[in-house]
Amino acid sequence: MAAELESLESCLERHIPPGELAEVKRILYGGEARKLDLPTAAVSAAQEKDFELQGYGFEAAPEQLRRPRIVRVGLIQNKIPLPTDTAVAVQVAALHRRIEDMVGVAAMCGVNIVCFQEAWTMPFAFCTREKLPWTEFAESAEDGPTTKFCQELAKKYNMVVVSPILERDELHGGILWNTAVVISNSGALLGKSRKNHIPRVGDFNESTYYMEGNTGHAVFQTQFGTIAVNICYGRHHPLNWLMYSMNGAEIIFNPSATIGTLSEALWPIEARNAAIANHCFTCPINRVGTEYYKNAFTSGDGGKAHHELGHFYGSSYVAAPDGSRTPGLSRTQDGLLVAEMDLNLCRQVSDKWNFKMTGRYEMYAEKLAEAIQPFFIPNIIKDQGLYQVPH
Ligand SMILES: NC(=O)NCCC(=O)O
Repeated sequence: MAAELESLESCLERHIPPGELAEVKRILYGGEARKLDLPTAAVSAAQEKDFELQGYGFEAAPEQLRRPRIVRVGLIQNKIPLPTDTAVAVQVAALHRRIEDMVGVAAMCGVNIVCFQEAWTMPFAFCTREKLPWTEFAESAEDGPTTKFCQELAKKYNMVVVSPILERDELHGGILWNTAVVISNSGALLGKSRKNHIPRVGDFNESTYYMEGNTGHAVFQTQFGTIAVNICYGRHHPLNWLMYSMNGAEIIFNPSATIGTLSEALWPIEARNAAIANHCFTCPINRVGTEYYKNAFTSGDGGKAHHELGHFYGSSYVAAPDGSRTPGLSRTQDGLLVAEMDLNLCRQVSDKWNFKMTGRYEMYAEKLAEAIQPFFIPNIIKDQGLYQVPH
């Protein structure tokens, strides 16, 4: 098999003539995000622990009545460190250790809010359709070992932690959810946000494990800004982004697990478009690597049984409301992306483009209410003439 491309950016840097590179980047990424000067100790620690570290800053104009609201977010993407048939508790412990190292470096870089990838405490095993041992990775969002672990990190580093896990809800018959737990920088549990849209595509057999979330579009007002979590497949649903924004989200995280053959062409577009359309920052995060399962599984398409879902291509990035974005992290390596942003940019861009003001939401609310009725009649104006057979 051909080696995976390291990243689109490294390829551009190698092949675009230096005189044209800045213009190519401006067209592809918008105004170039400023490179952050990260502490040498953090750069060495990332090197020693074998993960990529990148930092970028987005600017906003100074205002007379509001002080800048500067926040640093950290996006972490990672491979599973152990084979998928290792004992469940051992895999979880290894992931905790890996993330602890990476969050330590995020703290050195002054990160205020950190978010991990979707279902970060486990292999993304929903492709297998087997229940055991995968359901054993599920934990209580309120007091499971992973939430306790994240609470310690949050307290130690004065950092808001967004921890997407497979949740077991003991209060409601032990059912499972795909949930992001949000922990305040004080270490207190702020709340949770469940995945609203469940994929039914390719080998993403997640509906076998959990249902569509019932927490709506909660946003969390933290000391560092108002945040929301739109988990993975919710990325394809513009109304999902819109509703987090309607509730006031300034930063929307999108912890994901997705593979190259399915979604890589969509990846740079969807979250970035959501940042533009909703006047907010968006932070898509994807896991990295290829995960191997001992038992082969089929895709229900007549093809051969296989042991892998596909290559998770990383490429986590941050998009700003003005349409600019950071370069992506690697397609193959663990990484931490630090992005500094002035949240004042959200209102500044809103005042410029006025998408909220011109959105005509009352018209769409009325029309959508009609369109979901069983006997809805689509508004089609038909040409009554005979169908012309094209020559
Ligand atoms: N985890 C998940 O929802 N993946 C679905 C594939 C995609 O949305 O790209």
